[in-house]
Amino acid sequence: MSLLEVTDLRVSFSTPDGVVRAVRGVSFAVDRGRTLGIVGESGSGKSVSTQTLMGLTPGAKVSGQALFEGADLLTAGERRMRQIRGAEIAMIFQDPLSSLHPLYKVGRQIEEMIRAHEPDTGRDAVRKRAVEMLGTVGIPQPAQRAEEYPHQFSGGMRQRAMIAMALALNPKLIIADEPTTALDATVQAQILDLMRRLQREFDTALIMITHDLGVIADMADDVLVMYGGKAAEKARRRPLYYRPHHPYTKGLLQSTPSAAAGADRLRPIPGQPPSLINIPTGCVFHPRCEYVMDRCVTDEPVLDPVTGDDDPTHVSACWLPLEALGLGEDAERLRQRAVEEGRVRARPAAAANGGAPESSGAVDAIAEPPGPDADAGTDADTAGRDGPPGEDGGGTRGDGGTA
Ligand SMILES: Nc1ncnc2c1ncn2[C@@H]1O[C@H](COP(=O)(O)OP(=O)(O)OP(=O)(O)O)[C@@H](O)[C@H]1O
Repeated sequence: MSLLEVTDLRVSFSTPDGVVRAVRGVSFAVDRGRTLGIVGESGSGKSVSTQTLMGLTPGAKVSGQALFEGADLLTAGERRMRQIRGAEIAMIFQDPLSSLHPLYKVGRQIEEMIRAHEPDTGRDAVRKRAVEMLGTVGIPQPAQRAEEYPHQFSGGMRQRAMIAMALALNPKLIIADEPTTALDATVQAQILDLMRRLQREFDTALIMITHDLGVIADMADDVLVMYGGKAAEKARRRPLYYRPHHPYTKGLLQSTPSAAAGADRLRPIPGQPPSLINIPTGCVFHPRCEYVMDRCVTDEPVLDPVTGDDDPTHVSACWLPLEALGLGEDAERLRQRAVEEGRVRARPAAAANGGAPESSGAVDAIAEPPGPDADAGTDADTAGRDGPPGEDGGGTRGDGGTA
């Protein structure tokens, strides 16, 4: 059993504007010593997924299961969660200033953290460990710097201090939420190096949340691509970067300067992420997808294993042929053929309906606003599937995936 196994996690918030369905049935697992990258644009549900595991989304409606060493985090009491937070699962955030108290010396904050979980450890031993941790994360003259306040640290140093705090209790899992986004490129690379080194040294499992595929290109073992509160694609790192299936993954790669593929011609994904109150029907990505076919507008694809990849974990939620992998010409031909068929086939019915997506480029698709009828009753979670709901490859593709 994996260290953490999350199954069918759903999280929603009631707001004056309606119900925000931030996470809509996401499953993932992390093993000891491994790194899971969770990637997606802003608002795709990455942070809410992990914050919910830590009991940090008060007021949210939550369902699913999140087994950490076999016990469900989602039903654990506040007392147990307090033990888990920091000691067993630690978090590192984008902005260390939101986690470091401005009025306490950095060393003392690490000491407090240790003391809260190990009240029997002596004062001197705790202090020594805090200073050691600052040294381990590359803070020069750690004994001296431990006596300074967070504002006396540079951004990179503060992030190092956060990492020291996260590692102080030798947690089994670290969740790092955009830990390097606020840093300049050189410092970002140093911090990522540090995290990689420490993870190996401490054999910690790591969940790395980022909007930038470049950030996890060198460190993720597995990658979960999220879009609109759901998993679009999951795979080991190499297949995901070199043989992506989902057009959203492909789009992320082509818009990421430092990612492995598509570095020669950067192409941002047109359009905006969807509203999580009025969610588009069918595939949630269809309004922005350059390959949108008629069924994408009505039927929601579930995660299916792709074809012809040696990664058995590689799954994608897209109606394009499951063998259309990667950015090469052959795959592109397969996709184009499927799109041609997928659009042509529906034309007579569409015409009878008073007109439907005749022209089919991404621009047309983007211009189509998610209709209000896309909400609750027709939630893609439940509507129009060929197979049973649930995300892990449970569904069947009615037509062999060529529509
Ligand atoms: N407490 C809340 N109440 C209402 N909506 C919320 C709340 N917290 C998050 N959301 C919404 O849930 C959706 C998912 O947010 P989340 O922070 O998980 O996205 P993300 O992928 O991590 O992006 P970002 O990097 O911008 O944080 C967003 O639409 C966000 O506005």
